[in-house]
Amino acid sequence: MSNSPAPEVKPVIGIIGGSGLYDIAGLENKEWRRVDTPWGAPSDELLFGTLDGIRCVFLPRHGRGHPIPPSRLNYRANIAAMKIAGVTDIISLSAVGSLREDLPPGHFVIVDQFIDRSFAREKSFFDTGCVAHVSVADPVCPRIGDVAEEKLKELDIAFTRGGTYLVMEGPQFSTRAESELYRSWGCAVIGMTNMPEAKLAREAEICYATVAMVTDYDCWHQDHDSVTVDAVVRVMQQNADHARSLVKAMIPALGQPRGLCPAGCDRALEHALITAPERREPALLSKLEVIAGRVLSGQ
Ligand SMILES: CSC[C@H]1O[C@H](OP(=O)(O)O)[C@H](O)[C@@H]1O
Ligand SMILES: Nc1ncnc2[nH]cnc12
Repeated sequence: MSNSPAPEVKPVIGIIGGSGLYDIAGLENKEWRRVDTPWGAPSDELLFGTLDGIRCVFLPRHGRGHPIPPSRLNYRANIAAMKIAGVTDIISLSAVGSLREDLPPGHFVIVDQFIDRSFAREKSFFDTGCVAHVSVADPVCPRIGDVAEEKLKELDIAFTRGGTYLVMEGPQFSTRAESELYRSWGCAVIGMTNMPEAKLAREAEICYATVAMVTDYDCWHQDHDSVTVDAVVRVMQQNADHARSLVKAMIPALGQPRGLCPAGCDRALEHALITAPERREPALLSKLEVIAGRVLSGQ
């Protein structure tokens, strides 16, 4: 066993804000800056700043003013931009519909699993010329979940730890038959954005966790003839205030210097590359440098 100390990580906290959350509170030295990536432009400029001396980077997932729908988000550019900005830990905030009676509008869920039913999106940084298969058996970082749990308790915000988020393609909401199907699968909440986001964060070796904020009962619910954007946005605005308080509380806890992630999110690529070095495509490798440079160099 080695006696050498664990390498020290000075966390940089990324926050991806979903519907209704286009800024965050309490940041100092704020500056919106454009970050280009080998996969194109992210949804918007990134908001750089500090909170209690901890570096933070915020990205509104759909862009400020919400011009981009779920299927057109450049998920790869969004995660690559976070990686280029030095982000080590992502708090993903999302509006979701509830698939369970005990998760009413206004309730928060610290998601621990996903079922990915999205189909019209680029899902990997890797491609022909450099293939990698990372594990997403446990798709979120429990360390970030622990901090979210602790702070939600302190803030007295109603929440549930654990629950499966069903990712649908959208932009239309579900049919009643789909909603009932997802309930029969045991899913807790439904949304349109967290995949491939979580998969790409794993490929980029960034710790990632989702705090889902219930805005509505999906259409399975007897009191709910149909989901409307108006109703969702109204609750989302109430949720956004809670989300801002939560983020402000989480950053000082998550931002303390630490060792490597005990769950291994930050080493996900270590045994993932399968393409023989002599069959790797130089053009793709140079794009991948920002994501996988840590494991590609030295091979
Ligand atoms: C306005 S409700 C539908 C919209 O909200 C969620 O997005 P996000 O995860 O970015 O908060 C949902 O997935 C849909 O994109
Ligand atoms: N009912 C719902 N279905 C899908 N995405 C949502 N986002 C918020 N509510 C939703």
